[in-house]
Amino acid sequence: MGGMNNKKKQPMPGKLDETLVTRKRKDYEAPVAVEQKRRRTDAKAKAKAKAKAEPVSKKGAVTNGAAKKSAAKPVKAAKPSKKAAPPPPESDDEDVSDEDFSDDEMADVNVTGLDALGSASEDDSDIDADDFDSDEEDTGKKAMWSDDEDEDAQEQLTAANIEGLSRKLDMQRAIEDAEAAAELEEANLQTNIAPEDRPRVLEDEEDEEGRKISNLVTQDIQLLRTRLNDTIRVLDDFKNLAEPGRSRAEYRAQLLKDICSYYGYSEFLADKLLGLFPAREAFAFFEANETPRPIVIRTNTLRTHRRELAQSLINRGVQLEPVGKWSKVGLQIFDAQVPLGATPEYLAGHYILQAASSFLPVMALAPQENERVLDMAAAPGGKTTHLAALMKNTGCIFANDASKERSKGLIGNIHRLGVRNAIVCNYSALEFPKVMGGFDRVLLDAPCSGTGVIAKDASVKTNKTEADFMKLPHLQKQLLLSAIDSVDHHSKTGGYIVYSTCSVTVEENEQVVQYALNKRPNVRLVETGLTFGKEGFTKIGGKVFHPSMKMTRRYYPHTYNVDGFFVSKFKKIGPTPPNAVGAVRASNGQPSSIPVKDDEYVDKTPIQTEEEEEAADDFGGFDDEEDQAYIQRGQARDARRKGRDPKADPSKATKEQKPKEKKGGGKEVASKEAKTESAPPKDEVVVAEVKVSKKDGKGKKAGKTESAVAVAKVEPVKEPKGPKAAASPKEKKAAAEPKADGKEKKARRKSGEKKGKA
Ligand SMILES: C[S@@+](CC[C@H](N)C(=O)[O-])C[C@H]1O[C@@H](n2cnc3c(N)ncnc32)[C@H](O)[C@@H]1O
Repeated sequence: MGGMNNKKKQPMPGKLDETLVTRKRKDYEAPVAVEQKRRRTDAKAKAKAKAKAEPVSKKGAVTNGAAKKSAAKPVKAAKPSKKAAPPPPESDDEDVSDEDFSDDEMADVNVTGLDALGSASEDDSDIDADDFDSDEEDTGKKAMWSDDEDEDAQEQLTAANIEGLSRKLDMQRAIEDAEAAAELEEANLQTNIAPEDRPRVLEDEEDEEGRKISNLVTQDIQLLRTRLNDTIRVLDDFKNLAEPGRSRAEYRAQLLKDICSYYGYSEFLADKLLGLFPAREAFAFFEANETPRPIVIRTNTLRTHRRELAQSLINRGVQLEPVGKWSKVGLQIFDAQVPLGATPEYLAGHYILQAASSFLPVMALAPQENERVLDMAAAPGGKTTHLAALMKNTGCIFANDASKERSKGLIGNIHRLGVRNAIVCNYSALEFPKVMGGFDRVLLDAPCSGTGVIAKDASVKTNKTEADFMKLPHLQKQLLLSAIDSVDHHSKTGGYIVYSTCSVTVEENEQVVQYALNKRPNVRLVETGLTFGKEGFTKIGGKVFHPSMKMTRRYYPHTYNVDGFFVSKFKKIGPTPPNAVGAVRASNGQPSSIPVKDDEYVDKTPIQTEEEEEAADDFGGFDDEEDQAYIQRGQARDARRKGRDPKADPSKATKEQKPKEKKGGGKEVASKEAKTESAPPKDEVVVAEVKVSKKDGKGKKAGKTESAVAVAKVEPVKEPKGPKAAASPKEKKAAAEPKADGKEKKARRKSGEKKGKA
């Protein structure tokens, strides 16, 4: 995963830096030269050429791709004005730990299929220092060290780095200047566009020899890129730049087509990703996916301190700096003379190569000492070992993974990093909490499609199908329910669940979270405590999510120069209702056979007025005459079932029949639900879901899904539910009495409730 350091220091990039367009990114395999493939505009190419012309002194042989790259490649220039992100709310214990990924693990991490389900989180194997964005002056760097790292040490470290950093910064500045000049020139050319000069991007342009540009991707990629830029310009200023009679949709379609050609995505995935952003930002996202993220290591505070580690690595010729104020344990590497996966410090477990974004779920979970924590999908262990470090090797971590093979890497990391409070297990996490429950905290770093780590695994561009985006979210939803059910809501110190993925799709993130909110009324979203990150979507592409979805966090390569990531945090506030959807599975250890609806979002029910609410409260929508017909039909059915003549006089029905004939029952419950659901969303995440479920159930034979939700919903208003409701004395009486107006009914119902309580 990418380097985090840029995260902080590098807020959202304004303009695309085409010098960073690189195609590739390798899995970490010790030092291997990084293949670089870039597309640039002429202007940027010039800038790059200029940068290359700058003397770059290198100390000795570059032993890894990163180093090689960094020496040869321009890097984003430092921007002194950029400020470091504030420190994380909780401190990553610096004195203690580090997690690491072995080379093998690094390779594994890129697996993003349903089987491998790897989140590339931890395997930032790219040792490409060249992407390092040093946004700070030397003074800024000093500020990156945490307060508890003493100043002398900071100075020494900074001095040791200073030569390399200065050289790098000089080079970056030169590149930036050249780029700025080129951009200015380009911008000048683009101003004052006469109507006849509006970009004509909707027809395939032809090259000098009359060949269509779209057929010339490999021959003239620059023309394609120009069209991409033009299309985005038009979409940015549609009114002034669009050709007359052309629709926005046409331009969008053109953009999609060109993105597929230029970056090599399947149309399906490009469309999905394009839908996440405005056109220009989408372009930045696709561009960023062509560039490796910076290399980051996490200090294992179980074995050393960051300052000591930094000094040791600097002595070995590694150029580094703290990843940012938000972490006390991260170091960004921007040049290395040694293979980072084979240094004595690495082998001694003083650090782990870990993408910066992989720190985030663990920081959000914030495990406390002596707690019981479950890491549901733990291999290869980047986050497990981080958890152990934060817990100072106290308490107990159950590190589970369904893959035996990947669990080997997990075990290796646990040993190398000196973790002594972890137990490794090899179950499908769907089997929790049957295997074990009652945890203080649960981390679900879920298997995902890996759309956040395309820079690391370009195969994601083409190997994900529509089926993947159905199967994966389904698995993620079930895993999340298991995670929730495995937590002890009575936990004195915890009661939290963190759900994260290294994917940016809505299907794998907000929709999964919303599903859990809907199916588990006993959880709510809480703040992650992370100091940066974009808010999760509450609305996108016609889907609407609960307002609390804002508390989830999204990370993108183009905004923070980290791998794409999603982090959400739940607090469990009560026990899971016994008949909640999925609870069946939880109790017998098997996946539920109950069909699970994916309608976890979109609450378009209009908010009711007070009158409407009152009417609903009074069951004002019921028609006694109509109900009578239903009652009679029910009586007839019942009589038939019991072998009686359905046409016989209903008044002769037996006593047992009467409760069944009553109208209240499920309908009443449904009505109550309707009221609750249509109420304006309060704090309760639960509300939206219940509504959806109920509607789907149409008040009829509520499947387990519906009844589960209904229970949760009805309980707070102390309403009886299901058949029991129909049999309540209050309801029997109400059914037997002549039609009363709403207020009377309400009064009766209230008094009935009181009696019931008494
Ligand atoms: C994103 S990776 C986890 C990375 C890990 N959290 C870390 O930080 O090193 C997802 C993991 O989920 C595992 N997995 C997939 N399906 C699973 C299941 N049903 N139960 C448990 N683990 C599963 C995969 O084997 C994979 O190791």
